[in-house]
Amino acid sequence: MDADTPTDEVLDELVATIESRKAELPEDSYTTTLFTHEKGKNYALEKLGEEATETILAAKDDDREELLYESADLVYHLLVVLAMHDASLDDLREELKKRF
Ligand SMILES: N=c1c2ncn([C@@H]3O[C@H](COP(=O)(O)OP(=O)(O)OP(=O)(O)O)[C@@H](O)[C@H]3O)c2ncn1[C@@H]1O[C@H](COP(=O)(O)O)[C@@H](O)[C@H]1O
Repeated sequence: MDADTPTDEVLDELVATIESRKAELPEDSYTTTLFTHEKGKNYALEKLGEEATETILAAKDDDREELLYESADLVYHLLVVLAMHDASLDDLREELKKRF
C-alpha cells in the first residue's frame, strides 16, 4: 500500500497487506507480532479491546481528531482479528448487506 492508493480502495489494500503479513510473517512487521505473539490470539484481542476503549474515550471527550485516529487503530486491529479467523472483507460486506 502507498500514498497513491485511492481512498475507496484503502480497506481492500490494507486487508491485502494484512493477508500478506499473515502468509509471510516478515520480522520487522507489527502485524506479524499480532499473528505470532506468545499469548496467541489473546494478544490481538487485548489490543482490539484497548483500541475500542480509546475510541470510546475520544468520543466522550468530543475530540474529533482523536476519535478518527483511534477509530483507524480500531479498524486495523479488527481487520487483523478477522484475518485470524479467515474472515474476509467480502464476508463482512455480505454480513452488512444482509441487514439492508
Ligand atoms: N494501519 C495500521 C496500524 N494502525 C495501528 N497500528 C499499530 O498499532 C499499534 C497500536 O498500539 P498502541 O495503541 O499501544 O500504540 P501507541 O503507539 O502507544 O498508540 P496510542 O496509545 O497513542 O494510541 C501501534 O504500534 C501502531 O503502529 C498499525 N500498524 C500497521 N497498520 C497498517 O499495516 C501495514 C503493515 O504494517 P506492518 O505489519 O508493521 O508492516 C502498515 O503499512 C499500515 O498500513
